[in-house]
Amino acid sequence: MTIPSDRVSGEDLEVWASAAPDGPVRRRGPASSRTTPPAGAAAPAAGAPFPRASSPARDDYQGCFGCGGDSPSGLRIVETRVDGTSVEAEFAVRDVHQGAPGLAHGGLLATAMDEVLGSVAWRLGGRYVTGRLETDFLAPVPVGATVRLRAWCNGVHGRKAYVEGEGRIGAPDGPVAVRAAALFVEVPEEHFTKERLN
Ligand SMILES: CCCCC/C=C\C/C=C\C/C=C\C/C=C\CCCC(=O)SCCNC(=O)CCNC(=O)[C@H](O)C(C)(C)COP(=O)(O)OP(=O)(O)OC[C@H]1O[C@@H](n2cnc3c(N)ncnc32)[C@H](O)[C@@H]1OP(=O)(O)O
Repeated sequence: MTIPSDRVSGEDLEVWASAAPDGPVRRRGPASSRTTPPAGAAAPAAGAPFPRASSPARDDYQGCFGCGGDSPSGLRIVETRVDGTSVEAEFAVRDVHQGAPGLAHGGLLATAMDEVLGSVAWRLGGRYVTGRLETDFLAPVPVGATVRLRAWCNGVHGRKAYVEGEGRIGAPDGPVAVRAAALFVEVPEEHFTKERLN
């Protein structure tokens, strides 16, 4: 899996050692060291199941903009495969997700990546929130397209989980439209209640 060479010129290009199933990923972007596991981070065991396969708290909750069914304009992301170390999911880009005419808004694509990367973090067993999300937009995504998402964990260090993923247009081997890396931080249960206004 590589980005075509005409898209990766420049000094900001980095070659990331990655746990991506296809091997190292080339990507560009600032501050990527903040979403790269440090030396000493625990790598997920290859083939070992996620500590948290699922949970009633998540399955019963439909309010999430990314995956819930309650939001009329939500992305309604559906997970299609969880193999123990990675999550695959998909959603259809609808009119309400437009930015430029006929094309998906980039912020919604970033939201989709936050969702599928967040699902990997959730499955690690703790309560994680996104601390940092880096996104590369590589190709426009037309309204009507299905975006095939995939995410995996590169390592865990203390409260911090390093998760990466990509979104492809149309098919699991379709063109890569978006790529993301994130730092998730484990938080106590009170995180989700103490700042609520109602
Ligand atoms: C996730 C939802 C769970 C809900 C449960 C219910 C049902 C389940 C449902 C769904 C679950 C499934 C799927 C998930 C779906 C969607 C996922 C969406 C996820 C989100 O969309 S979630 C919302 C956006 N998210 C926030 O709303 C976070 C706001 N934020 C904070 O709440 C704090 O900011 C926090 C907690 C991040 C840290 O605060 P803190 O005080 O606890 O800890 P501290 O600052 O010490 O950071 C500790 C170590 O992380 C490093 N660190 C922190 N931030 C960094 C950054 N940006 N860059 C580089 N390093 C960073 C520090 O440098 C330090 O590193 P070190 O330990 O090495 O010093």
